Amino acid sequence: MSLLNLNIVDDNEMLSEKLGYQLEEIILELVNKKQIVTIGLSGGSLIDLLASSVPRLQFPWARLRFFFVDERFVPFTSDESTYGAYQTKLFRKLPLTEKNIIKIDPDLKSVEECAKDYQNKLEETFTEDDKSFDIILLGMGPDGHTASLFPNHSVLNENKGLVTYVKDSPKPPSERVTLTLNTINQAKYKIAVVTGESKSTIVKEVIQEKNTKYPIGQVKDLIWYLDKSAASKL
Ligand SMILES: O=C(O)[C@H](O)[C@@H](O)[C@H](O)[C@H](O)COP(=O)(O)O
Repeated sequence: MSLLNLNIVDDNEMLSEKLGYQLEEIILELVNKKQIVTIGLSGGSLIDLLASSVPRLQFPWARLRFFFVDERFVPFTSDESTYGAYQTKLFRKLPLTEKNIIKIDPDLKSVEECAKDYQNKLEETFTEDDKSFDIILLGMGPDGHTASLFPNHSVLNENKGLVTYVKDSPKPPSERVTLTLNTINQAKYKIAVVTGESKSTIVKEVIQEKNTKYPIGQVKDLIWYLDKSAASKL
């Protein structure tokens, strides 16, 4: 498999295409070894990038489980819901059923309960001895956050379970569930997709200077997919 840890492409169109092929390659290799392949999704610009290429690809859909690296604790009908955005832009174009998508229950009483329930659902995807996720797709915010792991926030040290929660996110909405840093680090393939000039300084600090003060810098063995602007300071 051709796996480079730094991939720089000209524009979003190219990024979407390359990322799609990379996913196809990883997934096809994984399905030779295991029955179910788990794919963690992040929000932000990644949604449109995946929506432009994934529907054209030949995945063994029934054997895939899509889940959310983090999710905002809001109703699915809200414009803020990451699941809602994936449903509108991507899932409805794919031959998926309910069982292919693992999502939070936004109707639960509190974000704590929601995180617990989500963790139970995720644990059910581990049908074999292997207790790690296969692919985790990450974005990066302009402050270096990834998933809902924010810089200088205690959530970064919450490593007890698969999932934890945030009640005071510096980026609204304030209540979110998120995979823990440990869970992300244990995944087999961690892919960060980052675009735009505004991210270029942190990209340089993390990739070249190995700066770990940003949450994204604490993810090990990242495979980077950058557009030219995000890579402009490398
Ligand atoms: O829940 C959120 O607030 C978003 O999902 C957020 O974490 C996003 O993934 C990053 O900020 C990168 O977003 P962009 O790629 O759109 O910059």
